[in-house]
Amino acid sequence: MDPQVQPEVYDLLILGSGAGAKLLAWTFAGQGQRVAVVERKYVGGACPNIACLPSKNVIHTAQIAHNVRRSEEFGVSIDNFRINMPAVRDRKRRMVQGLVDTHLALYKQSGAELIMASGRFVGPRVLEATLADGTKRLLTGKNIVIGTGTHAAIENIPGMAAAQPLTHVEALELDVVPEHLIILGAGYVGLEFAQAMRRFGSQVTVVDRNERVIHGEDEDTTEGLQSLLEDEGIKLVLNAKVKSVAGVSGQSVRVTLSQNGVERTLEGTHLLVAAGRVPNTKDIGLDLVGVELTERGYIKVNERLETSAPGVWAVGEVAGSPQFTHISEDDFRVVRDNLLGGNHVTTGRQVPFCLFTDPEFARIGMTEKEARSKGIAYRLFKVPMTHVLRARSLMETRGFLKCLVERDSDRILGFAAFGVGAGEIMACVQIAMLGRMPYTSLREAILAHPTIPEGLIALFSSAAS
Ligand SMILES: Cc1cc2nc3c(=O)[nH]c(=O)nc-3n(C[C@H](O)[C@H](O)[C@H](O)COP(=O)(O)OP(=O)(O)OC[C@H]3O[C@@H](n4cnc5c(N)ncnc54)[C@H](O)[C@@H]3O)c2cc1C
Ligand SMILES: NC(=O)c1ccc[n+]([C@@H]2O[C@H](COP(=O)([O-])OP(=O)(O)OC[C@H]3O[C@@H](n4cnc5c(N)ncnc54)[C@H](O)[C@@H]3O)[C@@H](O)[C@H]2O)c1
Repeated sequence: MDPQVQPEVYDLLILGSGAGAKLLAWTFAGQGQRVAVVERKYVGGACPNIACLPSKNVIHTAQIAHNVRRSEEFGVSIDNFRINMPAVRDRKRRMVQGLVDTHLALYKQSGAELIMASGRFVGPRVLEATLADGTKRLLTGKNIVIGTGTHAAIENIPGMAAAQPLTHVEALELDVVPEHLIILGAGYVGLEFAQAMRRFGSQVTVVDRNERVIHGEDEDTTEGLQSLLEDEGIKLVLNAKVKSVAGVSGQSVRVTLSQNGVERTLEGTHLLVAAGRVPNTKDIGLDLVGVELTERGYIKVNERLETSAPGVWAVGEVAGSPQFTHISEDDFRVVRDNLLGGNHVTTGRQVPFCLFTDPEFARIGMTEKEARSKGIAYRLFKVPMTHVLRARSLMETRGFLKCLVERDSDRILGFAAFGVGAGEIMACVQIAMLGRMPYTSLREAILAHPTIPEGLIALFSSAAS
């Protein structure tokens, strides 16, 4: 660092422009503070560019393809159709561009400065931003927020790096339907892509080291998801340890694994790695700022999202927060309130989520597994989706609704839905939980007929076990 060059001073300096970070920028700049955000590539972070929103765009198109394939079932005759992947990709790109434009307008409107540059700390509280043309700027902030996110983990398996596997970033840019896509990881990314790509016409094989897909969930959920995927012709290779990879993704790949002690080789044309995330904390000079990391390389924060360096905060996935956009957005509220002198903590907050398979799986609060492991006594309400008249009217009756209610009170402990509209119906229960309403108030509510949330009346009128 050249001692002659004085860093430009901001009230708030932010590294990374993800969900929580950009909300902080717009909020404080809107209040007249001098704010800068340093972002190396994606205006608005991962969600609008390479993660949630583009993946849901492509998943929706795949659902249309699925419905076209099922057209006879609806009494609609379509003789021939083909998938035009460049057009699928263009539609997604148009959506992304629209979102980027909205973000740029919000930067302009709020007065926050967006610096498109790669950032790294070069001294205590001093950030060096390297622009695309090589120009460097030194910046400092009275408060600093780090929101650099994560990237896809690519394990050091022999042949893996040489195979140049796709991650979600490249998979969202495909202009061909892979003939046979092998997916490593049966978590959120793996399952959403597996179904979408199958619906575009790929053969799909999903490999996971666990015995079940999204293995943290209750067995009825994982069983339901597994049969959904298998019914659509997706092959699941579970309890598998990948030994080596050969070939190049996009041409041909061979994945050698051992499953239940037996070695086997899968052959495909493309390989997608969806095996978890790695925090973006390497080589950005965090040691120079005094920001400590956890054993897994995430930024160590307290429940106020303060790092070990005074005046330096962290938000989103890099801070080890649950890996969802709405949680990164809640991290914004926590840091905003604390910067304004409050005491807002992350402890005990709700973490709802929705897996965007079709049908969806959504959950808020406790699973049965968790209640049992904590020795919490509960009553279980559970009905198949056939009890939901809206689902009957659509003839989309796969799945179930279930709710855990505290045994000695009417308090809702957790709710899970696997079925059409699962994400929307979960939000209804979540709001009841926020308002500390007993489950009986949902049972007795007048809910419009026939809507998916009306199914809550059927759920809570059923006999609990
Ligand atoms: C395929 C996929 C689908 C998903 N779908 C959903 C979903 O449906 N719903 C949901 O809630 N969540 C979903 N997620 C998770 C969600 O995308 C993330 O939780 C969310 O984007 C996290 O945001 P963040 O604030 O941690 O940072 P990010 O959005 O990751 O932003 C970090 C930013 O920092 C930048 N950056 C990093 N290092 C530097 C540096 N040195 N200099 C400058 N800039 C830097 C990066 O370029 C990036 O733009 C999905 C994730 C994936 C991968
Ligand atoms: N709808 C949503 O909200 C949504 C969608 C996509 C992603 N996300 C978020 O992004 C995060 C990351 O998603 P992800 O799918 O990459 O991770 P994940 O943690 O959900 O799943 C990774 C899976 O890969 C498996 N795996 C890891 N290494 C392996 C190996 N060597 N061999 C075989 N299996 C292996 C793991 O056992 C796990 O099942 C999720 O946890 C989620 O929070 C959310």
